[in-house]
Amino acid sequence: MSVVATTPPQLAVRTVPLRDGRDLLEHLPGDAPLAWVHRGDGLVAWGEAARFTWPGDDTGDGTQRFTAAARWLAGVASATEVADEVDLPGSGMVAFGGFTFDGRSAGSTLVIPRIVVGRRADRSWLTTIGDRRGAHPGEILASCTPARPIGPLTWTEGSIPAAEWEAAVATAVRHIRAGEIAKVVLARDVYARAERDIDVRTLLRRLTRDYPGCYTFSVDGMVGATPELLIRREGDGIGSLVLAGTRPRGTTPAEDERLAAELTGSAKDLEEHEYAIDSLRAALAPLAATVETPDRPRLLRLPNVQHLASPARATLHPGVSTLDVVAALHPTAAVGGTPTAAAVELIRDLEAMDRGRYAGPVGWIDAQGNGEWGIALRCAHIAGARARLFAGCGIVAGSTPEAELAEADSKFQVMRHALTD
Ligand SMILES: C=C(O[C@H]1C=CC=C(C(=O)O)[C@@H]1O)C(=O)O
Repeated sequence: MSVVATTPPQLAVRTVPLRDGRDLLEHLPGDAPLAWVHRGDGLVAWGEAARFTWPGDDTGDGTQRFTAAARWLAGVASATEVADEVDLPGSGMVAFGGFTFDGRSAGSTLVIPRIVVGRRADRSWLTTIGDRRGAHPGEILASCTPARPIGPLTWTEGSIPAAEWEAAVATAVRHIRAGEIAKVVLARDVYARAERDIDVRTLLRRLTRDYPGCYTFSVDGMVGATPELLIRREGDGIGSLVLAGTRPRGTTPAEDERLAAELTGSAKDLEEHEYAIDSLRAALAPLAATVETPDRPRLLRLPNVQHLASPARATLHPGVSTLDVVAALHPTAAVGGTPTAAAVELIRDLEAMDRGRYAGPVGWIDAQGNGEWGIALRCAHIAGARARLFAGCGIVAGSTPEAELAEADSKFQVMRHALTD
């Protein structure tokens, strides 16, 4: 087993302020666009100056892909010349990344793009990343071809037909009631095929329009709008948004209120949420001087679902790297379960599919370690004309297969709508 890139490339990075009020997504060309956008701010990027890929590993504790990526990135950063006139989180050298849910799976990736356009509050910038000798990419911010509609789609069942997935949920509930495990998150997939290559920019536009409060991402084929922030880091401070516990949105205001009251008062959902908070606190304890979480979760309303949500904050001990924190937090109980190792084993047994980068950390990191990493949820893997959509649900003792199947359907809606003209 080897890491694909060994010798760090020698890069030259230049960041300059940009006077440009356009929507970030308008800059993106159609080929392999990279994006992380939240309420109009964020980073969009394209081209590829360097790449790290991880082949998967079934030995060790499952954190090797993060440590290998961190080592590779540090090597690249130390061989890179930077001229940064902006000096904000996300300026200078940045890498976009997506890690697999399971350390055994191949496909964890970091990509250092050629061109990045960033925005934070009212400041925008342009970063170009070239090699030492060569000129910076010439055709910067050239006008792009317009984003194309997706066209007609054919939908097919994924790895697990609905009835089999319900049976897997019932099996998980039996394990939980037998006291073998407290919570496990079970996911399923569905496929869509278009008549020509899917234009990822069209998906990104629809996702940012419909889910402005979520983190819309596109990294090496994984595209989605996740509500769940694993870590936002600036200096030694980190923030996180823990989600677990879900109801659909009502079709009338009265039904919406009833579902919200049911969620905030549900012992089953509060228990599911508590497991996620406990796993975050336990993971951060060795890495942070302080960890603050609220006493009770608040309600987070998204267009398709409502969640129990807890914003958390922590101050890291000196020397703790961002990818160390990502490695420690993943998999949270929102995508794995409690206890973690037993939950991951049960997921391998019951799901009968490779999650790939679904439910894994996705985001960006700069050379100072600032960055934002979400959990790749409400997303699809796009490959040419094919999309593989994912959705999962936290299973606890009080779960029923029909309700969980309906909940998974409401989570699929995000990408179903984004794919539908
Ligand atoms: C696993 C997913 O959602 C997680 C995040 C929030 C709420 C969840 C829940 O209530 O089950 C899930 O744990 C997914 O969207 O695929």
